[in-house]
Amino acid sequence: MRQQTTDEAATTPAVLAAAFLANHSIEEIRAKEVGLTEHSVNLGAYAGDRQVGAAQVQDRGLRVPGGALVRVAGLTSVAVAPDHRRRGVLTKIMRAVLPRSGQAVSALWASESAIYGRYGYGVASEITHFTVPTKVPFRVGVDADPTVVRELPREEAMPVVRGLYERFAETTVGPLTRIDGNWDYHFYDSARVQAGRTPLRFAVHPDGYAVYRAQPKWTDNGPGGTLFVHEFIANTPQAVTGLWRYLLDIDLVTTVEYEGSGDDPLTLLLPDSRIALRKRFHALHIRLTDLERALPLRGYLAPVDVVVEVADAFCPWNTGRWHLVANGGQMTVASTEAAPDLELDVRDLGAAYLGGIRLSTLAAAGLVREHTVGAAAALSNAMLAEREPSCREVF
Ligand SMILES: CC(=O)SCCNC(=O)CCNC(=O)[C@H](O)C(C)(C)COP(=O)(O)OP(=O)(O)OC[C@H]1O[C@@H](n2cnc3c(N)ncnc32)[C@H](O)[C@@H]1OP(=O)(O)O
Repeated sequence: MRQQTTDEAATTPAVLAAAFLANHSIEEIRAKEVGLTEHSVNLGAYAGDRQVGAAQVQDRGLRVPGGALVRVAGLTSVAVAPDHRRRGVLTKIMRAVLPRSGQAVSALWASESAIYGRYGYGVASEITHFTVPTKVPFRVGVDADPTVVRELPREEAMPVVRGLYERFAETTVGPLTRIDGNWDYHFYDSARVQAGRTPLRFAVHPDGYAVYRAQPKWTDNGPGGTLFVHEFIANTPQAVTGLWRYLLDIDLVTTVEYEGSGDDPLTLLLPDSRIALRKRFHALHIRLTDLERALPLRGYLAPVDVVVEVADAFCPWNTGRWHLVANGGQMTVASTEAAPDLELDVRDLGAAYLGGIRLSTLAAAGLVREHTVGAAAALSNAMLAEREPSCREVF
């Protein structure tokens, strides 16, 4: 296992293609990643001269409850060659990704939820997939002005979109900072990605934007296409209503598919929230690599004074009893010998870190064990965020 030079990372796309069962060319994987390789830590696992494993660590900023921007080790492109699996390669990769001296927090999207709990990651946010019929009216009293929305060509839209995203990411828990390579990756467009749908289209409002593609379809009853929203960013209620009215009134499509937060305002605009079908999926996973540094980086909604006993099989420096005291929104963390009020695994603190998952729910499932009545609720309330985290960029 070693950190690769940019030249050595040239063999990584082949490992990714094999591991992810890609039906597209290695050149296309390279084209999508090109802006990221130079700005990331690229890890390679080798069997002799042959590269059999890969992982990339991106330096990303993540807005956390309380408003701070926390630098996180964004883990992605984890791949082990099919003929080298279940021999401990991933575990070696994770040892390199989670050193005590690294970022205090790590984040990832998992291809399979079962993989990363053993390394201390908890599911810290979920996305909701909405399916909404078009042309549905808004409920009485919703004021929407779609006439200020303009469709812009990609080149013209991008600088505006980037400014609007940065504004959103300054005030919202969950979005990640993006360098050029992240933008290129997230908005990568090719005939293969399109798969019969249109290229990405850019609908821009003064305070937000919707990037989408459409899949035309003709039925015996007429047009029955689908609109897929790739990214929806709104900085004001006017942008929420104006952009949704615009999208829901686009001709020749009958359905909109969209992924938002669980508390997304979309359903509140509709005359009956059941018009939008909803499914929930896991989103950003968070790992507190060094909890003593990580917990004070975020803010706290309520005062709390508890001793937690933390188990961390992978990063043993987190294991032990910690006295957590939050006052005035700030938390101090100190090692202690005092009897614990709560017992939990480090992945539960990761799950609660963005304020979208309640520790009391984890306690109800028996994952967090309470020794002092009320301690789970107290820490749970302190760690909540005002809104659900908004993590929708799969990186
Ligand atoms: C952040 C991201 O990039 S997510 C993308 C992850 N990559 C993929 O899904 C691509 C396809 N899969 C792969 O490349 C590999 O199977 C990997 C990376 C998931 C696992 O790599 P391996 O080298 O086989 O894992 P390794 O041998 O180190 O296994 C470590 C432990 O995890 C378990 N494990 C590994 N993969 C999985 C899985 N998919 N589901 C459940 N458990 C798993 C192993 O059983 C082992 O458990 P143990 O410690 O109890 O024995």
